[in-house]
Amino acid sequence: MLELRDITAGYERRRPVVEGARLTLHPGESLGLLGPSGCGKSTLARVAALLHRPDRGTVTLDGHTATGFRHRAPRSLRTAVGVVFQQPRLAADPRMRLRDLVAEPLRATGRRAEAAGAVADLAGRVGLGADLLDRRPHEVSDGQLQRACLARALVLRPRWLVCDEMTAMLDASTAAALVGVVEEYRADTGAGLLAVGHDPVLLRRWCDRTAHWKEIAGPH
Ligand SMILES: Nc1ncnc2c1ncn2[C@@H]1O[C@H](COP(=O)(O)OP(=O)(O)OP(=O)(O)O)[C@@H](O)[C@H]1O
Repeated sequence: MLELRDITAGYERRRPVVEGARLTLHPGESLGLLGPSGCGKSTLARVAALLHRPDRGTVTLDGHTATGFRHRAPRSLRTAVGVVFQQPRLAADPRMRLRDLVAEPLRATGRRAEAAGAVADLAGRVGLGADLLDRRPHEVSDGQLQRACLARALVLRPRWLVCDEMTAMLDASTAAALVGVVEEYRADTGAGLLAVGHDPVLLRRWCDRTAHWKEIAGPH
């Protein structure tokens, strides 16, 4: 289970952007979280991925409550969640070739030896040709870079995926391809998904259920 309980979070102590948010995902379940721009969806997604420390509340992953966030999160919890953000250029080191970008979580967890095989497999899944893997972010399109970022999110085979507006910057066919890759991965592994966005048509088609921000956060 992925459980967020009474999460209050923000960037200044007295001005939280998320107040009292709570949601529960069962193993393998997918939830589409809808809400207007600026309501706090990305902030909550980052809390769920253990990338932002909440001011109050708890995040529990498969029975383990997070005691630290960002670099203080235990590795076993951090690696249980794969994250894809809206803007791949902000999420990718501009100096890295795409093959190194995809393999980076393996290197960071001491599994460098698996990199070549894993990158080749994932490149095939996300539709990145070998020539693209040798390029750096400024030499590829947003859609190609997002494919690499999705491959990076999958490389440690996480039990949970957080996709924060993953397809917002992409054309319809690339968006459909990336959703297809996520769904194939989930079918293979049973991973659960939190997909954040503001397109109800996409999220209703993609996810088992959708929730609106008003249902999970704010005054109850
Ligand atoms: N790093 C930051 N520092 C200060 N304020 C921030 C920061 N990131 C976001 N905010 C503010 O927090 C609020 C919620 O932002 P957030 O990105 O979580 O919303 P969102 O629902 O994901 O929006 P969108 O759909 O436009 O991406 C906004 O008012 C935003 O300006």
